[in-house]
Amino acid sequence: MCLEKQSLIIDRIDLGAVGSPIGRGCVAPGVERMGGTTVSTMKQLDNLSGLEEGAKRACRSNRPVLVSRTRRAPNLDPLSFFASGAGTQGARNFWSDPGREETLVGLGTAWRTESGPQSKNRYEKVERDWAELIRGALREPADVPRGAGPLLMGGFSFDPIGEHTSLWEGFSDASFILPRFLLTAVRDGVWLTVNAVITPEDDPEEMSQRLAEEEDQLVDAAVQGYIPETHPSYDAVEVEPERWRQAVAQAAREIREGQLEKVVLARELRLHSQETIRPASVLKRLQEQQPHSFLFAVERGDACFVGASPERLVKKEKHHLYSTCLAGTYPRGSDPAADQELGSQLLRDVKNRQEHAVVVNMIVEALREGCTSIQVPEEPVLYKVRDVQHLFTPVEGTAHPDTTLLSIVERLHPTPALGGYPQERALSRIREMEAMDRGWYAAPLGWLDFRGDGEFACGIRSGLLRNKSASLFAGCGIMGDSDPVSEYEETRMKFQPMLLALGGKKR
Ligand SMILES: C=C(O[C@H]1C=CC=C(C(=O)O)[C@@H]1O)C(=O)O
Ligand SMILES: [Mg+2]
Repeated sequence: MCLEKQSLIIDRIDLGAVGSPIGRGCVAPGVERMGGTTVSTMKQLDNLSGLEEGAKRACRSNRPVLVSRTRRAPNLDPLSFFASGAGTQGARNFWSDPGREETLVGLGTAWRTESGPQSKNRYEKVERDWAELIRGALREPADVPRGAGPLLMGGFSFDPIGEHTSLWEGFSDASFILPRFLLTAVRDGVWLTVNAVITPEDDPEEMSQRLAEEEDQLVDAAVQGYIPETHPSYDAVEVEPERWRQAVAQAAREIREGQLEKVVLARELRLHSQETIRPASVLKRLQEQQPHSFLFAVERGDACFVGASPERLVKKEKHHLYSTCLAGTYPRGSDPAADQELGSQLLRDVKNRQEHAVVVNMIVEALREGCTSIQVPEEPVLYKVRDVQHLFTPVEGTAHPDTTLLSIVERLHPTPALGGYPQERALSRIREMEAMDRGWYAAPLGWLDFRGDGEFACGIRSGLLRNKSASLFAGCGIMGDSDPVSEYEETRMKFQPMLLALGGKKR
């Protein structure tokens, strides 16, 4: 037993802990000791020495230690890398922002944190678990671009209180993965991060060999650049469209009576295909067809939640916060003149302006609490995506030093663009009136890094793929003067991005 072990055991007894800390990875007596254990930057350049150092630290502290190493990987294309991970036990994550400034692809699981239904403190739990793992982590090099290095990818369900059905099996109310392999494509180039969490029981040599083999396989497959191209044909079923229109009429009545100001009602379209639907093939089409949207895929087991959302919830970069108010929708025109005319009508449309204003007021209020200053333009502008145009107001703020990204996500979610206003009243009406389980639809999903920076989008224009089935979701903001037929038409337009990306024909 090494000396380090003995002193640790005494600490553990003092703390009242139980269990044996001895494992295969523990260093023998006399092996070099690191003075303090707070060194956060690794000097060693190769995987093995990092893991060995991690194993020593794990033994000394008797807790898991994260070892993370990032290097350039110039030949790798994000989508091919995603496709190459099809066999990584259902744990792929894809993220790209509309400017394509940061594209992140996570494959496999080095570590994860989850929380179950009814969890009131799910944001705090993720942050606490992550802070605990990051404390004492070994990272190399010290300085990596934004979006590289150790970070979590995942998200939250829309409503931990609402009914949970088997449709969303595998997607808990908070689910974040520290990817085993993370590809980061930024302006500055492409980077590959390898993450491992080593415990006192692990053998660093064995682990290093396993990681190297897995990496070789993924990189070889990605370099071949194969992305599955599928063109399934689908049977499509709209889930209770008439009931949905009636719910819209009822909600509008309640709003006119003053019971609430706004509620977002969504509906589901179920597709069944004869072929397995491949997430990589859907993402490829979204990438081609939706250049102005966030692209995301969150795979959990045999299901994958995929979409092209135009709506940022919040981005944090050091102390800068960026959020967007996106609500109010019109179709695109068939030629530039018609498109411009529709855009000016949208900017003047009273119902849509009010629908938008409710969102701006709430987001500004929510950000104010965590910020020292806020900037918000007086008037919305248009945000055009392939199938629709929206009213758009960007909001920026300077965060208080103690404002964390997930505390802002918690304050904002759900904004009145996804839930309604007042928030609690709208949520309880959604639970009662919608004939579906929203799962992760319209919920925050994104990434959070070791510095506390990251970005979250709202999971709209999206669908849940599982083998040969897909459930697509679309909703719209109901106001007192909402017309059920026009709102229904609006949801039809909002299904378009996913329908097109699925690339199928209706049978
Ligand atoms: C809830 C959705 O869209 C929201 C975002 C932009 C515009 C919206 C609207 O005009 O109703 C919705 O609030 C959806 O696409 O499922
Ligand atoms: Mg609308």
